[in-house]
Amino acid sequence: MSSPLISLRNVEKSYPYAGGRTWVLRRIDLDIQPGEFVTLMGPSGAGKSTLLSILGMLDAEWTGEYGLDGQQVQAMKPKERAELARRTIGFVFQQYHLLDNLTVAENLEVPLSYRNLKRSERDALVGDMLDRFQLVGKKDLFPSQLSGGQQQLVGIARALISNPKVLLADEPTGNLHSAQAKHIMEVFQGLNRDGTTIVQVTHSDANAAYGHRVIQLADGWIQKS
Ligand SMILES: Nc1ncnc2c1ncn2[C@@H]1O[C@H](COP(=O)(O)OP(=O)(O)OP(=O)(O)O)[C@@H](O)[C@H]1O
Repeated sequence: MSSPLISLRNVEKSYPYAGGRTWVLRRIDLDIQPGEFVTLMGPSGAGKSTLLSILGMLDAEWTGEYGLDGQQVQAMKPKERAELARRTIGFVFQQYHLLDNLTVAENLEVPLSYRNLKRSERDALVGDMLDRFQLVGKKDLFPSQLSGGQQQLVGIARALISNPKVLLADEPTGNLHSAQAKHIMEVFQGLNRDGTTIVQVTHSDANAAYGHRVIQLADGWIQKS
């Protein structure tokens, strides 16, 4: 078997509480292989979003070991982590997190601003994404002029424009109708078939069925199956 793309060992997170600590994640060990499509599930407050934020390096306040694409995240400085995240990870949010004052095309360009690309190269990458997600006709509209499903497609296109190895998605269909949700899950399935590793958080059994494996969290612990 190939070496895991993601490898967590004894990852823990806690907050100070009432003179002691309250634990959000306890002794998390998890390996995710390249090409997997993994679903994190569990009751509200179980720690799913926290775990996904740690994987996405949106949260740096934790202990333990996190290997990503052959690098040890806990040993890296903030700037190195940010660079690894930009190269390796795309993040999709439940609330889309698009910039309201930028058009669809401009939103897609945001992750490219960190790279030293020629204008023509940027335009080509944005154009590819608009094509791939059937957003060409919407490219000059602002997020408020799109449906929720279309906004999430822009969110996914933005997450993918830097060609990340891993797509992390936190309740990506949480704000969508079931038909839109099904479309987003079909997009994920296609991306995964084309080689993108996916980790999603969801409460939906229908969404989980698109993945290969479910990890159950409860009170910060991974439940052994
Ligand atoms: N700043 C904080 N201080 C103390 N506790 C916190 C803080 N932020 C989050 N928590 C706690 O961490 C726990 C895990 O939260 P998290 O958002 O990861 O859960 P979740 O499984 O994603 O839940 P949901 O399904 O409701 O989104 C919760 O019990 C929450 O109260």
